[in-house]
Amino acid sequence: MHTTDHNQRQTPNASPQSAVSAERMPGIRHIIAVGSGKGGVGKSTVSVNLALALQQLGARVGIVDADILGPSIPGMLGIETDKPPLMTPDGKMIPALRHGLKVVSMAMLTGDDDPAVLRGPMVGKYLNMFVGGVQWGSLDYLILDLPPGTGDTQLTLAQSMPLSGVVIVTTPQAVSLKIARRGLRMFEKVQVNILGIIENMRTFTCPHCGENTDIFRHGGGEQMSKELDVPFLGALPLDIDVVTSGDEGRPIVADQPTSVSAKVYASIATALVEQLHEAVTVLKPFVWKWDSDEGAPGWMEDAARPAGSQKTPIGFLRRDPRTLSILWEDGHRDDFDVRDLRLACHCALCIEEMSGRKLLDPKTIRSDVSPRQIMSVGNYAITFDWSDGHNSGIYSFNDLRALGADAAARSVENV
Ligand SMILES: Nc1ncnc2c1ncn2[C@@H]1O[C@H](COP(=O)(O)OP(=O)(O)OP(=O)(O)O)[C@@H](O)[C@H]1O
Repeated sequence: MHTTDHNQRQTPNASPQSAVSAERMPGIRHIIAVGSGKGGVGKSTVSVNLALALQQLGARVGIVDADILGPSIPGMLGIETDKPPLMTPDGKMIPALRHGLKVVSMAMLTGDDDPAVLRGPMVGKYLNMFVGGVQWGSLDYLILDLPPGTGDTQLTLAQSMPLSGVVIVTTPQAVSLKIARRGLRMFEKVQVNILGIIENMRTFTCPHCGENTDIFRHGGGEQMSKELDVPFLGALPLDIDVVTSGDEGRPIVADQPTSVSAKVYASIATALVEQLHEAVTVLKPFVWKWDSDEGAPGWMEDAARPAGSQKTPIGFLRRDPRTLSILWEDGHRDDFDVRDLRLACHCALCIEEMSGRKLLDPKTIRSDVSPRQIMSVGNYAITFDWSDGHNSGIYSFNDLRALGADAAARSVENV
């Protein structure tokens, strides 16, 4: 067995250990993940063709083949993988350029036939490197083609990158829908915006007699989008030309721009662009030193709107040394006393997991306890490094909003 923890080929200087930070990807407007639950439903095909359809709308687009263990994007785009990627003098990987798309894939480091054998945590680290350690330049959209499943890679992404959202690909088959639904819930749990569902391989039209057959049944994706109240982006036909053009490195959107498939991709791309135009503002990842205010995440008052989300923060502010203010997208502001936040820690050391019994004795927490650092956790939480050495609590945005509401209710009761 070989492991690619240390690749035979040249690896970018950017350490795979380093997490993606806002400063390291300043030119990327939207990162969109394309996921599925089940393998083989056409996720990579959709990633490539969606990227091309976005490009045809005038966008600058890149793709990360985040299917680190089974990279297939270079093959679909006709990118040679027998040469190592070029590097910038400061050690960043230069993406391959094909059909106008910038592309990075594990296959460019290991070769197509050289399987990457990586343990879960390493997969996450390589993924971070593929986003943060690449010279992307300015991009409107960076598409991440995820591996199938709802495991480590998906969570790593959700937790370490400011995703604008995820597109879920499914076939109309019951088994694929069931797994896609599970994947979708996982993303919802970690507060990743679900941009919508694409049903792939819906109807096959016989090229000889013109008869339509729903080989994998019909409409399940649309049904699921209604049940879960997420947008339905479109249904792609089961199209033999998708297979041949994909196998030959000429994706259908580039090769047959007037085909039914290409037209559906164009309408999906348009729907996504419109949706992202109005998308909730995503704060960039941050590591914020409390005392010096260095790395403060920002306060985007202009992004507040009455119909905005109650659970999406658009600002964090050190109002004074004892007060952390959070501004929510719906315009509401919560001011938290930092000691109250320390006392509200829900980690296993502070709350007994099974019974919910409080283990933390407030008397043991000094009145001057304060954060040393506050760090973002994906798009769904923050974590604190406290002056008393405690640092294991994760405060989800849901919990923080509820905490603010509780505090407000208590102060009304006390009046
Ligand atoms: N709409 C379609 N019509 C016909 N064939 C399709 C369609 N979409 C994808 N395919 C074919 O299905 C196969 C699997 O597609 P693809 O590799 O994109 O799936 P995937 O979900 O990314 O797979 P994996 O789980 O291995 O990452 C490919 O041969 C591809 O050409």
